[in-house]
Amino acid sequence: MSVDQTSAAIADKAAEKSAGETLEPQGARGDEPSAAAPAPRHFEEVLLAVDNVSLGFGGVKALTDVSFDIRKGEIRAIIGPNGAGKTSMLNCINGFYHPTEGRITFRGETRRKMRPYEAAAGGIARTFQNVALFKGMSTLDNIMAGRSLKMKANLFWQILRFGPAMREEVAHRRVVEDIIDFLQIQAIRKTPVGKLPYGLQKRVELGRALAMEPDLLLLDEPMAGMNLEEKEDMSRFILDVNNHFGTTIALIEHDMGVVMDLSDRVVVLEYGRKIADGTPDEVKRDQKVIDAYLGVPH
Ligand SMILES: Nc1ncnc2c1ncn2[C@@H]1O[C@H](COP(=O)(O)OP(=O)(O)OP(=O)(O)O)[C@@H](O)[C@H]1O
Repeated sequence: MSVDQTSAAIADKAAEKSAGETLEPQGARGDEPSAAAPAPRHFEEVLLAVDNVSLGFGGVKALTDVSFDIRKGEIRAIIGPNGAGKTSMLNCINGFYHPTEGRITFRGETRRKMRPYEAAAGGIARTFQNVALFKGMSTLDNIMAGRSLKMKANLFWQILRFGPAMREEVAHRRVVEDIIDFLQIQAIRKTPVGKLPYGLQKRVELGRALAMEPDLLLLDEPMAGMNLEEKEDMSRFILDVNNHFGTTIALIEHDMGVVMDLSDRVVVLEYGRKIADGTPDEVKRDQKVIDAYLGVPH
């Protein structure tokens, strides 16, 4: 089977999960066709290191001895078939789960039991597989909620919306309005997010994560349930966030076209174990990856 055929097989298999829509690689990085794809980018500084991480739930081993790193400035994908342990890995990174064994080091600091709010305060933001927004609140208020960790005025002043809290809120609102402009969602700034189409809800969720001004942005299936146009928009915003803010991004995605097009490096999990790690080109040629997606036992 040729590389193109196997890539197509991988994409087909993965697309079963993502409503049957697969974005073909389109060179989104520079709006160039993939034939003229730009040279791979290289990153040196390790922002986050996962060392020999295992995670068990009773008898189920969600992760076994997984090690990889995420380097400052890159877009890193975590892929694998259903149940491979991708979301568990993201949950370990942002402190939602604590590894049974191994350790995670972020900006040189190793914490065995980091809590999600500590991860958030430390610069790790996250979006979820199923949009997690306040549906009755407007786009503006949802993104503003993402600033709460940055608020310094104490609760007393915040409730009174007076004095330091008032001045602070004005400054935070300016940041939020900039994010709204950046994501081109001015027209829906006052709309309750529950009334928005799914693709726009995902964009608002991205906005809320950006409001935290994260060093590391974790995106759990940012394109899930989107149509082709929405996927193209989201791809562009992910690249823009990475390019303009220099934000390091780790994403889980089932759409292989998107993964191969956006990512600098890809780590592949199967049954909770790492089976490959490299550039998109290296990974899609890896026989273990091809077998995993085709369901070949080994
Ligand atoms: N809270 C939990 N309790 C028990 N088992 C869990 C829990 N979370 C995950 N698992 C199990 O761990 C394994 C890995 O699940 P995980 O959701 O991390 O995989 P995934 O690669 O993200 O899958 P998908 O692509 O379907 O979202 C699965 O066998 C799953 O059933």
